[in-house]
Amino acid sequence: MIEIKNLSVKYKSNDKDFLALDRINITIENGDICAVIGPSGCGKSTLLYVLSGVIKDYEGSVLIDGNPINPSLHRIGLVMQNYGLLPWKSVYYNAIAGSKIKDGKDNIDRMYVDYILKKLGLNKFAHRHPGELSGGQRQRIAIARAFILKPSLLLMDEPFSALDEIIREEMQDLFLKIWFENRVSTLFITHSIDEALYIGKKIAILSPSPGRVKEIYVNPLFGKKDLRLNEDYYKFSIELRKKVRESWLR
Ligand SMILES: Nc1ncnc2c1ncn2[C@@H]1O[C@H](COP(=O)(O)OP(=O)(O)OP(=O)(O)O)[C@@H](O)[C@H]1O
Repeated sequence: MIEIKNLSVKYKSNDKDFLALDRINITIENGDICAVIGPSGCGKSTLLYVLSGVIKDYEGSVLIDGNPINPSLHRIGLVMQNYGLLPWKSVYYNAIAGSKIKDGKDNIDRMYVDYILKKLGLNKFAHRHPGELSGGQRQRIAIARAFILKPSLLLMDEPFSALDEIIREEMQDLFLKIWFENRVSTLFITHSIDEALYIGKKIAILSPSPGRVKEIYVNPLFGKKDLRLNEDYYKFSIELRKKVRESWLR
């Protein structure tokens, strides 16, 4: 279980403290997926920096199964907006990079690597370099790398935002397919209400800066098949839009 308890983060700016996050409380049960949605500047990236260990100076606590989060001990998978790939390395190397650092070259589960690459349709490109692939294919490498790490926490920062609509929908479906096989505890940031509703089991709605949790919306549609063809998806999308609008205006 991931527990974010009373998390506050301040930045120092011109010798003054700037409160970026204010007493954030979010719990992610094992095998849950939580979307975080909030207006620009509300502190979403700051939250991700704390969870990934970049920011260490904060108030409150962040626990993984009861222990303070520690990126050198815990396995944390990251899928960033720009994918964070090594352009001079092959697709295969990029996909195993996280696991190689964590476990050492000889301890990589090669069968699992092959399985994930195949599942994501990357096996035929394994020897190419990222620059020789499309945006959607690069995105798949970043997702492959995160799953191959077998993380206890998966963090994603607007993972599908750089893709055009049809590829984005394909990627969201592919991601969910693999996610349901692994059910890794996941927190992801999105600007898209529809994406939050499509992928998130819980949706944490943040206020404008300083970011506070306005509501944790439990998605009644999570895990339903063929959601985009389901009328309820549009009904709940309107409901969630209203909630988000209220939270952002207040
Ligand atoms: N290093 C810093 N020093 C001072 N203030 C900072 C620093 N980094 C971020 N901030 C401020 O903290 C607040 C939160 O920033 P953050 O990048 O976490 O927001 P965000 O919700 O991810 O924004 P966006 O959606 O636009 O990417 C913003 O007001 C930002 O200006």
